[in-house]
Amino acid sequence: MIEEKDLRAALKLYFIMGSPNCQSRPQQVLEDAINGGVTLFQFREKGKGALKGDEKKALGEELQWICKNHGIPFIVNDDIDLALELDTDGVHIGQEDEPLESVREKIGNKIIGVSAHTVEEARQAVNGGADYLGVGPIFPTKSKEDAKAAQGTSVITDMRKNGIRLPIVGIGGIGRGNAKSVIEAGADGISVISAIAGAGDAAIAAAALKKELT
Ligand SMILES: Cc1ncc(COP(=O)(O)OP(=O)(O)O)c(N)n1
Ligand SMILES: Cc1nc(C(=O)O)sc1CCOP(=O)(O)O
Ligand SMILES: [Mg+2]
Repeated sequence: MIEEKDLRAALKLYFIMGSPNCQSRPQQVLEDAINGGVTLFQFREKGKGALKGDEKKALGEELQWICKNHGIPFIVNDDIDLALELDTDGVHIGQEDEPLESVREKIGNKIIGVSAHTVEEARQAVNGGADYLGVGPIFPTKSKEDAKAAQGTSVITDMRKNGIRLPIVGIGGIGRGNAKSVIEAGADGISVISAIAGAGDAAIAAAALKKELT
């Protein structure tokens, strides 16, 4: 169980990746990103060339170990069984994934993040007991094959205006130059794949984003 204020702080610079996103060893990319200042990590092993089965589990275990060593919470994307096997800090699910109520029954008081694209989806996630919302895509992204159209930061402003108080992290096309606008719209943090995993040096990229957010 994580306190809401600690979760808001952890969402500040949320790094998401899996092996298909990395140009070098994912373990090294994660170490570097943490050294650069990321505050939360999601293992999202998805897309072309993604590992499956035992290989996916083994990489997840290694990345979880790195997070534990640095005191960074470890979230698994989509795969509730893996989250249970590894006893992770939480999971992230989208509108097309296993329903929130059933995930909550399975994982108890671990963190559950839910993707929300509209005020109505955000309300449903709040009522269903989500711990945070992933809202996007804010800007155009190349990192998710089935991403919806970019919505701009107004989707976050709208949620806040309509009384959504749950922690929110913006996602999609966020990087240097636009990160601050996501926070100014009312998000607690930003989540990124390519701005860190696709950078030549993940530590420098993470540190630059962190600086932009302060
Ligand atoms: C923080 C965060 N927000 C949104 C998503 C997207 O989840 P989803 O819509 O289920 O899509 P996939 O990531 O599963 O392709 C996320 N992963 N993290
Ligand atoms: C995983 C994911 N979910 C999205 C959503 O809109 O729900 S956009 C996205 C990809 C984010 O990658 P990048 O930071 O490289 O744009
Ligand atoms: Mg999903």
